[in-house]
Amino acid sequence: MNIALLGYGRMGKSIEAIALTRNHSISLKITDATDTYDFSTTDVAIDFSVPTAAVSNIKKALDAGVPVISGTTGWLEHYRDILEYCNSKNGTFLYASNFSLGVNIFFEINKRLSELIANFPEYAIDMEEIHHTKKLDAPSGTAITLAEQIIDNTNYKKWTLDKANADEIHIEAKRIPDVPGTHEITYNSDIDAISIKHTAHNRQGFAMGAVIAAEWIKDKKGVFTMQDVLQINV
Ligand SMILES: NC(=O)c1ccc[n+]([C@@H]2O[C@H](COP(=O)([O-])OP(=O)(O)OC[C@H]3O[C@@H](n4cnc5c(N)ncnc54)[C@H](O)[C@@H]3O)[C@@H](O)[C@H]2O)c1
Ligand SMILES: O=C(O)C1=N[C@H](C(=O)O)CCC1
Repeated sequence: MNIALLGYGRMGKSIEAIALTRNHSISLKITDATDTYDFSTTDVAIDFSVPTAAVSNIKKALDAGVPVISGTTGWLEHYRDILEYCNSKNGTFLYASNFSLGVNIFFEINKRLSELIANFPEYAIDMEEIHHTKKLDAPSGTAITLAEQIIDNTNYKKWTLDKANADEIHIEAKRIPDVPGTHEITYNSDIDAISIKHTAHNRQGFAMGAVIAAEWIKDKKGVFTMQDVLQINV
């Protein structure tokens, strides 16, 4: 499979390394909006760029009839527009805030735990995410997905980075050099606390998940998620 890398930073380079070990080739590397987007030999595009470039990168791949995967975070206010754009082009698109197998299992645990806790309002929920200091967005896309799962299952109405009201989930976003990604959710009552935590040791899980998703999506049409790829359901 020939893969276009839309974004060739930390993640683009990790994806390239894994793709080569799985006998794929890299057809295109884009590092700037002024680069030439020639998709003529590309089977699948993988976008890990910057929040301001993701929408344009995704649309360029869809315009060229190339299935596209995006792991870029911080652009999700345009997610619905992209779904409509993809469908209008009869194209193929998959976004995940986190491609790692471990986090996708963690998402399922979070969903189930928030369903259980929904009946017990004595538990207050808060979250901490830690990432490297080069990260442009806060909170992380993964933290937003986790918060949205909790909001779907409980009386919490929104998440906030600020001091939270009773119906808001506080997300503490910490930036510490070289941390690949840590997420912890705590359900706290006066009597006890339940915490679940995922720690990425490196970027390999994100990169491997993106390559697996690219292999899976190559000949499909429509809009997909990592749940479709991994088929994990608790
Ligand atoms: N979904 C996941 O599993 C996951 C995992 C890790 C990182 N991320 C996200 O992926 C994104 C990239 O992370 P990173 O650590 O590789 O960042 P990075 O800063 O190392 O790399 C970003 C790259 O995008 C390039 N770029 C800038 N403008 C561009 C444009 N117009 N078109 C294409 N590329 C452009 C930059 O040159 C740079 O090479 C971030 O949004 C991050 O949050 C997601
Ligand atoms: O390094 C990053 O940036 C990461 N971004 C994703 C997010 O925002 O959730 C996934 C974890 C690493």
